[in-house]
Amino acid sequence: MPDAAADPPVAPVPPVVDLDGVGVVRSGSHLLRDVDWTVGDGERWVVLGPNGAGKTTLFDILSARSYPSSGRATILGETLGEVDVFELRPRIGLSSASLAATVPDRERVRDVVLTAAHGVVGRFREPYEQVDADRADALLDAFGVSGLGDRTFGTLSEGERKRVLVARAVMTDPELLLLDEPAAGLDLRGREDLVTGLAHLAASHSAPTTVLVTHHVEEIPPGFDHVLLLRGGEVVAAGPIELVLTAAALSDTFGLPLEVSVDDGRWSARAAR
Ligand SMILES: Nc1ncnc2c1ncn2[C@@H]1O[C@H](COP(=O)(O)OP(=O)(O)OP(=O)(O)O)[C@@H](O)[C@H]1O
Repeated sequence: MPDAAADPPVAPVPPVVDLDGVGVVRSGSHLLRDVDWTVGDGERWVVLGPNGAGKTTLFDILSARSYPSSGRATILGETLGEVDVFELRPRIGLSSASLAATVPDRERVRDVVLTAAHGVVGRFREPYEQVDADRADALLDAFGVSGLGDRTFGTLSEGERKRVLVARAVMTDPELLLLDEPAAGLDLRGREDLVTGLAHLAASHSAPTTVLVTHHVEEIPPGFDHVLLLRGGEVVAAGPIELVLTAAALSDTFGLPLEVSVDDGRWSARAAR
């Protein structure tokens, strides 16, 4: 018999991302076709797929920067096409190559991170609290680029820029964190610093729901718990990483026979012998 004094039942938390039959057509080509996908609150997803699979197209939908041609995309409870995207976007932390291209070369690195608090790129005369500056420095440290805060963005290497942009994406405590190939262009140390930073983030209580796009299973940080495999604009498989990231599914996704292994939360893949 239920305890009358027990807490009332907790309402289910709505999904952070809910795609229902999403298709994207550009110039007559199907970039995405009939994508059904749900990302639950607090989940950390990896999107894996070969060149041209549709990952960037999917990210443009997730970040409310483009609309589906068909189907329904609901992000943080708001359905694209029915919401003012300028109100939705500040709730999403984004790191991508296209964002990197909008940062002025003369911008101070600390300000690249700080300006996320105002949803802008390029510092003008916004007032900032010391606590924000301290958080920006702590995030630069967490992603292995401490000491670069006073440099200008244009003087950084590509790998350093990537890590600064991840720190920026995390700065606002977003409800949804989107990382598009954050380790591309990083050397081995840079990759490992980033993977470690993201693994720590994934392990923290305040970790946002996260979607990370990559070509390489070696870049999956420990603590990422779900994977979506994409090929030719269609979902090959999606679900808990230990069930979905099999040699058969990855081989199917990349179109070659692969062996997959996992050791202490780190994944690797190679051509089957
Ligand atoms: N405007 C467009 N018109 C026609 N085809 C397009 C258009 N934009 C992108 N495409 C094609 O759609 C496919 C998916 O592109 P997308 O950039 O989403 O792939 P991706 O998985 O991010 O690839 P990569 O790993 O190489 O970055 C590619 O074949 C691309 O050439």
